[in-house]
Amino acid sequence: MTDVRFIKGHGTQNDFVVLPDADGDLELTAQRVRALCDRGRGLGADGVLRVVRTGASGVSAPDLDPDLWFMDYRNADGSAVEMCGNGVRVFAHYLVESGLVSPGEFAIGTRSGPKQVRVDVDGIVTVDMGAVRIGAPSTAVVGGRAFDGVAVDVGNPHLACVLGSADDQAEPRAEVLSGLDLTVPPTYDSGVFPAGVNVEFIVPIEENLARMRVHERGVGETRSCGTGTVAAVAAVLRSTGRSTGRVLVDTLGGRLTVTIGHDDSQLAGPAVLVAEGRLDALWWQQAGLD
Ligand SMILES: N[C@@H](CCC[C@H](N)C(=O)O)C(=O)O
Repeated sequence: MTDVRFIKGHGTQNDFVVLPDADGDLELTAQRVRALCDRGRGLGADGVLRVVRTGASGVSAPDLDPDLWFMDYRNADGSAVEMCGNGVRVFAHYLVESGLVSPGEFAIGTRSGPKQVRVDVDGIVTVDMGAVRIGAPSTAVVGGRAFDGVAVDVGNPHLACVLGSADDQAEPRAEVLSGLDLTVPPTYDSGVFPAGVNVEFIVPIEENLARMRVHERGVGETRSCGTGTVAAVAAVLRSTGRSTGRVLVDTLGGRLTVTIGHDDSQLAGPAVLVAEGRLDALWWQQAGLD
């Protein structure tokens, strides 16, 4: 019988099941990911973070140092995608907490390349998300209403929609934001985003403070999204003629700090480990059959 250990954690309430699997022995199928993330029949989470050595069998990351810890990230729908900003911060916290890595700065392998992280003693974890690439303008439609946005690549695809500027009093933008029905996926241009997209809606409150909601590809609305926060801040800065700067973002699950430079972007915020345990062997076996 397979003995599967898990840890549950979250970054500003974007929550994850962490599966330690140093040698890549776990058979982590899409069915099992869906079962784990299901809030009724499983543990419940927005995604799964498998902790595996980059050099372990089954990990395909030929450009990365085989000794790095690799974040094998899966969305709740079972899809394996490039990058997760809150996930990598929770992953880093777990590595330090479990003694696999010494506190301080270190690199983590991801499908979007190596990411440099720093774990501070107060539980704040900062990740260098690399360069942010702004793409073409595009539109998201929610409840029949169109929102102008811009494509942003943060290692994974985003459509970031800024709801008005900080001095625009014409419409109560915070109310528009809170009234959005994100139980239904926003409509987007699949020609621009052939692999799907994460869609952010962000309202500048003050020059360096904003409020955001997000609908994640492969998950649905989540209470926070790290890559989405970086993408949305890049869009806010662009909307005011800036390409660099620092903005605090209040997501539904808490506050993140994003600092965008010319060739890098830093995402900082709390990363919390909630519980650990073992999966029931029969449950794991049956989850693979669904
Ligand atoms: N929650 C994540 C993003 C996870 C991946 C995303 N759903 C995608 O499909 O690209 C974050 O914190 O960045």
